Amino acid sequence: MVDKIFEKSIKKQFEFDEDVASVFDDMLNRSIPFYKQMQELTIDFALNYLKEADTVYDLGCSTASTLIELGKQSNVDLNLVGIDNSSAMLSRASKKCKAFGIDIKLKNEDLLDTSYDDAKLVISNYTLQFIRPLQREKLIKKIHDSLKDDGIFIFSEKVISSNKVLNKQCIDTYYDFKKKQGYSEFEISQKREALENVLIPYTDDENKKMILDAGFSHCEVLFKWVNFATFIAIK
Ligand SMILES: C[S@@+](CC[C@H](N)C(=O)[O-])C[C@H]1O[C@@H](n2cnc3c(N)ncnc32)[C@H](O)[C@@H]1O
Ligand SMILES: O=C(O)C(=O)C[C@]1(C(=O)O)C=C[C@@H](O)C=C1
Repeated sequence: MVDKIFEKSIKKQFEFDEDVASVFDDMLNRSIPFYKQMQELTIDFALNYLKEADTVYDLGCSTASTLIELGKQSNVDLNLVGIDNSSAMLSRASKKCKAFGIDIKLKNEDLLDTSYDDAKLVISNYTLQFIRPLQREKLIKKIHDSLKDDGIFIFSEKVISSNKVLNKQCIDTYYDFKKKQGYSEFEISQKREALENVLIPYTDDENKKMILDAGFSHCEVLFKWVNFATFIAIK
């Protein structure tokens, strides 16, 4: 279904509710530049590290599209676990897993409360940005501590620049991208307001510092388009 959520006047904060879930795949494809390519890279790099029976967690799995694709492309059997606290997202995820015949354990839990036992790889694309900064640092520490010694964490985030002028140019470029995707100025400004204080982006350096402070030995950017970046961290 086509995302028309912000065509009408909306006063509430952004939520992953039934309305958003019903258009979510279209929303992501039209709101995150190179979303498909970023997902392919996530899977390509994940496959570099995965062996038979490894456990993979996707934190904020939404409709499970990344884990389904990983399951389809893997030559080995994996233990795939998707975690999200939106029932609307998970009910779609469950239907898609059945339709594609991919076995994924879907858990309706808060990322801050759940455990990530036996993790070889953790993925979290465009989700950490929705976790409050203090909780975010704790979550990253938990991910680090749960990963096996040679574990990998791949995550993507909307990012900001610490240079004010460049930051404004990045935001303008992003809004031009959204206009080219068919969103009106009204839809763009309504969504911006709804996301205020809900989506809290860091700079690239802040993301890397958070990762290294949690104990990871290495972190770098795998892919970046203006204000959207994908990182890989090695335990
Ligand atoms: C932008 S979406 C993630 C997109 C998805 N990773 C993908 O690439 O298709 C963020 C997801 O995180 C989930 N989420 C946000 N905060 C959460 C929390 N505290 N616990 C569990 N899930 C959360 C939302 O319900 C939503 O489905
Ligand atoms: O539309 C925006 O402004 C975005 O920031 C895109 C974004 C994201 O980065 O997560 C915001 C909310 C939805 O989850 C989908 C995409």
